[in-house]
Amino acid sequence: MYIYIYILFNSFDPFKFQQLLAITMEDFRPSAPSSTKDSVLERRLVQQNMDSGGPYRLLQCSSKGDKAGVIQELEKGVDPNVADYDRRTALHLAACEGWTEVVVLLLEKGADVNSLDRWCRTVSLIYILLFLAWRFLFLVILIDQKGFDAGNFCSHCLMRVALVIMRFARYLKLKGELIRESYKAHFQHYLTRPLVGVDSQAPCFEIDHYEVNMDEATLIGEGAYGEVYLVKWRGTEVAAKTIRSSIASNPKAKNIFLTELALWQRLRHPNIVQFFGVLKHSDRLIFLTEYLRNGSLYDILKKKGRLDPQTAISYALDIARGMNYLHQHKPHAIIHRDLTPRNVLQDEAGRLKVTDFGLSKLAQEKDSYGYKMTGGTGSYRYMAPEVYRRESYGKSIDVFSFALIVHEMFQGGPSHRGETAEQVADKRAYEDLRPPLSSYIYPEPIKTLLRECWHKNPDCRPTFEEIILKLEVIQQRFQRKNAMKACSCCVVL
Ligand SMILES: Nc1ncnc2c1ncn2[C@@H]1O[C@H](COP(=O)(O)OP(=O)(O)OP(=O)(O)O)[C@@H](O)[C@H]1O
Repeated sequence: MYIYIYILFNSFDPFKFQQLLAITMEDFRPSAPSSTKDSVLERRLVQQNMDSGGPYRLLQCSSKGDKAGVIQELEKGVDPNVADYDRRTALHLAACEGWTEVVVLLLEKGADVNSLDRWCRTVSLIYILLFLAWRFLFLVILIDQKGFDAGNFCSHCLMRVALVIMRFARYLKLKGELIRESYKAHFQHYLTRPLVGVDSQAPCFEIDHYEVNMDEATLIGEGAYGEVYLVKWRGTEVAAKTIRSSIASNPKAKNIFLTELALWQRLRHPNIVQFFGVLKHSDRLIFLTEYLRNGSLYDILKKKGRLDPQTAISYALDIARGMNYLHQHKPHAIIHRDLTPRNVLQDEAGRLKVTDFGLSKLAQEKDSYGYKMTGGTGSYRYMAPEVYRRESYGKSIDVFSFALIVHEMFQGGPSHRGETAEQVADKRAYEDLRPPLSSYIYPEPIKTLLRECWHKNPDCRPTFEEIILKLEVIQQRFQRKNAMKACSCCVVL
């Protein structure tokens, strides 16, 4: 029966059916372990960032249905699975626009039907639905088959088959619209919407500009992306971060920025700086976050110098907890990429919070936009060797940066101050240079932890979950030791 229907289907549209079958079967295949998937995706993103010419052209041609252009790009050796910032591959874009010929071409050239975009969706979502509907009709036929004698069976069966074909034909006919309506509704929504304002899941994302009087704003600091001001919003002091016009005036850069902010606003954790919203109808790009009165960890270390071990461990735990939340974010881990003492702020209660994650995506677009990068302003000092070497990387790059921050807290500032940040990053990447660990300053378990965290092999670095457990044990030991010291003082007294 299956073969019979298969032949009928084939006579209807053999190529499409084969593609459908191939795609649906691919989707029912057990998925690869997420870590592998992550690393593949990350590798693609890195590749994409390294070469902004070819891959982008492939994506562009695919979305426009320019088959000749796609062939040209593929012949140049561009990876058919190259993904854009939202992890959409050429296949996603072509399918989304209903360019069947380009879809088929990409599949032939090895495009991965299982690749997930930023919203965790595959190209073939729609095909799965077709497959299920199709399976259901088979079931109807097989059940009916039992209730009929041999004479009736053939005609009844043929009738059912005809029905299936009719429905399938209708599905195929509607395929373009279906993909447009369902896939595009899911995916294109994120691409074409003006990010500020129309996301129903994010009602707080935009804030009316008249709610914040920028003329009365007090300048707090300045970073790579722009100035930071203290302002009042609904009676509360908040930080207003302004984005340089060189970035804000570039629609693509602005879009990347707003996409990152949209992600940030969904995050809630005691060790993550709270995002409030973007100022609507402002001629500049301004967003509001929680105001942290004590400034950055950089400011604290500059003022206080070396921290006592207990404070340093407690701060390290704060950062690790915030980072663990980001790394365990579902459906995709959030990699900070620019974890530095400047991006760790302290509230009035003394708790540290991580900020500005994801904004470093803009930094990776340096060549396309030509504005000043965080790397140039110091984050080379905290850069993992694999990032500096432009290799594929994963979450453990943040663990590397974390180790250097913890090292600074014990030491009171960065090591190798005589050298430029880039020189230090270069030596770390190619000569395995690491900061010195004097036994006078660093307790033994901290030394061990730091060595693990800045290990040259990213796979040997612990996760933040493991780091938290280790730090908690170290913290308890310190607390017990201090309590015993206090007790012996009492006895002496
Ligand atoms: N939410 C905030 N609350 C209080 N102060 C803040 C806040 N955000 C930033 N600041 C202050 O403003 C300064 C500039 O911040 P910004 O994030 O723009 O740049 P940065 O993180 O110092 O550098 P870069 O952007 O190059 O990483 C910070 O060093 C900090 O002192």
